[in-house]
Amino acid sequence: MPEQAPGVRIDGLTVVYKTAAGELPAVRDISLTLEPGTITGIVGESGSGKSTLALSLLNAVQPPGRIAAGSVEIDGLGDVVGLRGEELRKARGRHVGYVFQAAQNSLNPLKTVGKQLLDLGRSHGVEDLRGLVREAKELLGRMGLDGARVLDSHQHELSGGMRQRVGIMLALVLNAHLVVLDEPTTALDMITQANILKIVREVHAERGLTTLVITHDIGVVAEVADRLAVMYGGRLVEQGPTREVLGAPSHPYTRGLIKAIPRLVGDIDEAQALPGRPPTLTSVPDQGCVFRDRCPLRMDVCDTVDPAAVPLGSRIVACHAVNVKEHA
Ligand SMILES: Nc1ncnc2c1ncn2[C@@H]1O[C@H](COP(=O)(O)OP(=O)(O)OP(=O)(O)O)[C@@H](O)[C@H]1O
Repeated sequence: MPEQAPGVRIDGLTVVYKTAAGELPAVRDISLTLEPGTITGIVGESGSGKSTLALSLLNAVQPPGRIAAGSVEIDGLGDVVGLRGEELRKARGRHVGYVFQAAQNSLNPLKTVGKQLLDLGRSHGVEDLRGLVREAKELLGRMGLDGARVLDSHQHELSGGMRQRVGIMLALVLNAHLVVLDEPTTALDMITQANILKIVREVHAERGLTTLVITHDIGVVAEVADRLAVMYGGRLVEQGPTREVLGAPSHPYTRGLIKAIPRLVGDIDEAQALPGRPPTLTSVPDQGCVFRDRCPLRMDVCDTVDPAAVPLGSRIVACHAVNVKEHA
């Protein structure tokens, strides 16, 4: 893997979970490119498939799930969907740094953070373990923690917010150039969240990373991401430069999401919740547009034909109504 920001090309990715009703897609025919050196945000409500997509980047989807179709090409690693065993283990951590959504619970309760750090280093063949500890302390210090003390602590001695920062440290400490952060700031108060996002941006720029941030909080992506991809019911419905998408959303779902957020609307009284609920794996329609039940622009064709993701200027949008308007 080159010592520089890698590009990532996800193409036609479908991930299914085995359920009582058979194998159902949590991620359906998604194509997304992460340009080297950029921060991409993936946003969507709970259950839209964000974590499943993120796990696919490491070929880390666990049974009862499996990648049913598509490829994930990472510069220097090739198509990770084909990687197995030792190759895959090496790629994780060393090349792809990852903060799992449940960072607060992913530490081993029986070992100190420092011991887990050393285990991580050894398992990836790091020779300079002192250097690794130094780097870990430095990262923790930047995030407002006493590094030496945290490394001496067990999980139960740390608050949720502290564990989350330990998760971020572990994702960055091996110097991977592709970093995936799944809900990196959910357990943090607003001020700590803003501070951590600033550090994510700084480290991203200093080290020349390609970063993917997964969140249900559109405020978080507004803060850090160069590009934004919006997921709904396992589909990517809109993607493009963050400022453009937030400033003038094209897809009716993106519009609804933005309208629901007082911080972005600017006035708490004007914020409007999106009516209805997002679909679950079993309720997501297997034909037609996944968003149609909640869509103010619904047309007949939406009931039968799943809209293709079509380039629209600097965006890619999957919506029949938007396409009709564009070509009218
Ligand atoms: N192990 C599993 N077995 C069965 N279904 C699963 C499994 N993991 C996830 N799913 C289903 O797949 C869909 C996508 O889940 P996923 O966790 O990827 O979404 P998400 O957008 O990350 O949501 P959240 O923010 O709540 O984690 C959901 O309907 C979820 O219930």
